[in-house]
Amino acid sequence: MPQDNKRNNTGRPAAGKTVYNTIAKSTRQLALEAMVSIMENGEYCDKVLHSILEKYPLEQRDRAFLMRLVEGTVERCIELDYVIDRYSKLPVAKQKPMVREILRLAVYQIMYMDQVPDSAACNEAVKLACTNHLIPLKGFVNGVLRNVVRFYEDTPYPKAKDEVRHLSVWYSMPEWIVTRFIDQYGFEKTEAILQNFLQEDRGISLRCNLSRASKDEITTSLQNQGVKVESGKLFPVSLHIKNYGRLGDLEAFKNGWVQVQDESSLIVGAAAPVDESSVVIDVCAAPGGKSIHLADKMNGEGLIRACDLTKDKVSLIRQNLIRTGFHNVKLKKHDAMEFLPEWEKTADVVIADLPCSGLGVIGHKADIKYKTKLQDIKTLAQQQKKILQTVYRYVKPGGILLYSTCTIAPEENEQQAEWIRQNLPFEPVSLEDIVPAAAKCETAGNGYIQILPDLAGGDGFFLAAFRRKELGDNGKDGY
Ligand SMILES: C[S@@+](CC[C@H](N)C(=O)[O-])C[C@H]1O[C@@H](n2cnc3c(N)ncnc32)[C@H](O)[C@@H]1O
Repeated sequence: MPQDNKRNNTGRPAAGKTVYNTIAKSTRQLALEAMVSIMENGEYCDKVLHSILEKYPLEQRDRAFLMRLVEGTVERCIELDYVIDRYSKLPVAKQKPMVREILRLAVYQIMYMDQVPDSAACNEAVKLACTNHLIPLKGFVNGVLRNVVRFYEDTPYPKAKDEVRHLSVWYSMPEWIVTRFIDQYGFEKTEAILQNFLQEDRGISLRCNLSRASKDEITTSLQNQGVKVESGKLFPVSLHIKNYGRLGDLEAFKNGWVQVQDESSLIVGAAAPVDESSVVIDVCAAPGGKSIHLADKMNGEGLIRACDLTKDKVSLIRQNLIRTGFHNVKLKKHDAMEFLPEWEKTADVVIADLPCSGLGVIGHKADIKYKTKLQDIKTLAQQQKKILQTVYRYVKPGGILLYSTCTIAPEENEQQAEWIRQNLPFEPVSLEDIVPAAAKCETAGNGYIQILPDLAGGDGFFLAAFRRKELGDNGKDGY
């Protein structure tokens, strides 16, 4: 836990060689537009950045600056607002949206980007105010930022005895989420989870398609392109990469040897008892991580039916299939809530990796913490039940249902597993044999596991595994 109540340099990234005070103003303008879209209009951070980068082919250095600035500002927004509020007469909540976003971006640069001189952060913010028709407010922007520069290192943070507020500001996490985590896991574990979400330079995880190339071949190819590669902590088939520039430029990616997939979620593929003759139905499959994991495990044989709700989502899976070259996956645009009679009792394995509140992936997608509301958890749990009530019928008697989410909310996880056990014709299947040593836990024997984000530095993930009971003598489900 932090030893004092003010932000000091310890949480900051190490100073690099590049000095960013010469970054073109347009890059900061793009950052401002991105922040307005994300924080004011509720758009998704990854989509906004993706579309900006498609539209403006920035040089590698500007691209890295833009990504770091926007993602960092979103990630630390609660703390930044707390600091701004201390040095502004007008609270953040009452500022004009554009001014608020200019200040957030500038304060992030002052507090977290050692490569940006404070004077550059202030001057560029004032210029942004001028170019965005806020000339009368340039004095206000300048005044707040000069105060922040002068005093922020002495800012008193909420005291540790006010646990929720303290962790909320220190780790920029909405109070309702902090409260839930403390109730579930206690103060220390909560702090470890929150710390993990704010890891600097976390890179990404790739899963090797071992039917396409060996792990050694893949590692060598990545290293030859200057990528920093580390083996996974839970599953050896996972690689963590950093310093990779643009993913699409990597030979291993272009060749289809790897798939972007967080390490914790590999547990679904590990738990699926498939072979080259299996039939799998993946009811919520986009962008295809788990389907392609199984396609690889099945050596491109057997049949995987992969569905998702919209054309765009199905096309994401298709793009990944074209790149990886698997022909054993059939795609379908389909709403998982609608029953398809022709699929009844046809699958050896049904994967129900369902839409969820996403509280486990905040480390990769920081905007989730602002978008998700407490009420959403209830609504999502209801939707998950509806989907489960439909798709369980696709599992053959004796076949496997894998229910998973990337959240850490008991209503969507443990309670949902218990609901399946009590209401559907399934019995839990022990996960003890497939849970990696680092993730061993008591619940694995009862067929479910909650992986927390601090375990291996990846996402939070939940899996529950069930076997469908054999039909009774009357041919009906033996509840
Ligand atoms: C957690 S993501 C799935 C990730 C995917 N299994 C993977 O490994 O790449 C949930 C997916 O469910 C889809 N979805 C949401 N509601 C759905 C529905 N009613 N029917 C089918 N898909 C749905 C979303 O579009 C989203 O792609």
